[in-house]
Amino acid sequence: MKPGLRVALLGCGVVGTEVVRLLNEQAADLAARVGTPLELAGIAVRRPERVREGVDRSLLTTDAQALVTRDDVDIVIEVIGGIEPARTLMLEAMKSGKSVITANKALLAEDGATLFAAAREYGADLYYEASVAGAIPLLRPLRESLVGDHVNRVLGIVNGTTNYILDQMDTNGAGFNEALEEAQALGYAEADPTADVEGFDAAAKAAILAQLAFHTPVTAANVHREGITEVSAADVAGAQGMDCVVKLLAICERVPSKDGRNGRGVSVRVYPAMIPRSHPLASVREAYNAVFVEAESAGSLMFYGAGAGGAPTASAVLGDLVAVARNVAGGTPGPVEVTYAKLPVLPMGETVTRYYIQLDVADEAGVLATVAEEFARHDVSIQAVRQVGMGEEAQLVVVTHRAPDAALSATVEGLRGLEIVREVASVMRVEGDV
Ligand SMILES: NC(=O)C1=CN([C@@H]2O[C@H](COP(=O)(O)OP(=O)(O)OC[C@H]3O[C@@H](n4cnc5c(N)ncnc54)[C@H](OP(=O)(O)O)[C@@H]3O)[C@@H](O)[C@H]2O)C=CC1
Ligand SMILES: N[C@@H](CC=O)C(=O)O
Repeated sequence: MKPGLRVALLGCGVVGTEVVRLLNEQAADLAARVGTPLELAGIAVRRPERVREGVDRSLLTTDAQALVTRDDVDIVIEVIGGIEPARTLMLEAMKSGKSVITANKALLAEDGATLFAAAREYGADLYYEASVAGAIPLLRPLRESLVGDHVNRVLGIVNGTTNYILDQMDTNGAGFNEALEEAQALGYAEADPTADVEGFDAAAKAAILAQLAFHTPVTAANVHREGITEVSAADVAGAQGMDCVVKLLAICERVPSKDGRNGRGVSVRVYPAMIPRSHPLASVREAYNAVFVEAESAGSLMFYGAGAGGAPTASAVLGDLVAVARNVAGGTPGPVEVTYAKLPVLPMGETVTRYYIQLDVADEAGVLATVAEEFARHDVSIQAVRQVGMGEEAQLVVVTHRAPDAALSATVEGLRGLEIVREVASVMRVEGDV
């Protein structure tokens, strides 16, 4: 067997601790799979005094900068998270000839271009399977298995924390804050859970998926983002009344045009939406993730599994580690992302969606006609309408056909201005056959 490869670990929290455990427990198997042993050279943390089960304290350091440039380090794993110092450390590592593995979707979605450029310049590997959908092998299939196909759509649940919260609200009637605390205790949430509940984490993952699927540059800033903090118990009950469930969806799609297969551009968005209970994504419970990929020749593919948590994420990190270690041992760096297609990312207003709208209305003759007129004024066609309750309790529930999002949101604004509408009680986008 060849002399071993030395690995520096940046961060030893929820994910990092599990990476250490797997490296120790599976040392013999990993050595056999790579063809050379993998050895931990050092672990950078902020607070070395913290108790970390199964971690050799003598490996801990607070000098991450020195660790990534050490001559005896071959590969760097970054699981600190956030933009800085993670970006500087990864760039330094690649500059000094190390290949890098990261789970950092926030950084990849904000400034992946700088990292990929450095990987190209210094001939380093940059792998990041763990950054999207935890344990689920999703990025490698997109990058390698489907690279000969033409992907038109990627749609799914890519944030475990918000799926856990929405699932608890739907099945147990749990409160938002209570469910979020549970998700945090289970190690699913980001260090700042705002990233989860406001949709930033899912938006970063959507940007990474869109970039790989469509070979076009997409950053987090291009993604239309809505989180779940506004999803109320009434919204969840409204969905239940429609035999639906609310999920935070990430949707990346080519927007068709009459000429050219690439379409007019791409639409990349994250928002809570109602989906019918019969939809396969409706049965994705707790912190699980699931993603559909629709490709021209392959058809529809579904990827499902644990989307968050230390061990599932560490599994994806270790998969990358074996791939990178094989490349390092063999002297051949793997492919670095190329975004040759410069497709525009279209504004949300041009994206075609459907709305569910629940209105508290005056229970009197002519209400339905006035409401319908407002939809017609914006060229939005109604698929179904029904009245729930009577008198003071009267509500109209409207589900639209597909229309540009700008027309749908203008309709909602128009409805808010109608005298016979006491309140627009709930507005949610709809995906699937409702
Ligand atoms: N948790 C999950 O389910 C998943 C997480 N990820 C991603 O993995 C990464 C890590 O997440 P997670 O393990 O949950 O995060 P944690 O907050 O649990 O761990 C972060 C680690 O980084 C260390 N750290 C923070 N700042 C510095 C610094 N300046 N220098 C050195 N070390 C530092 C911390 O040290 P100390 O312990 O001393 O505070 C800690 O060990 C993030 O990018 C996250 O988005 C991806 C998929 C799933
Ligand atoms: N906070 C993230 C962790 C994994 O990416 C999530 O909840 O999905």
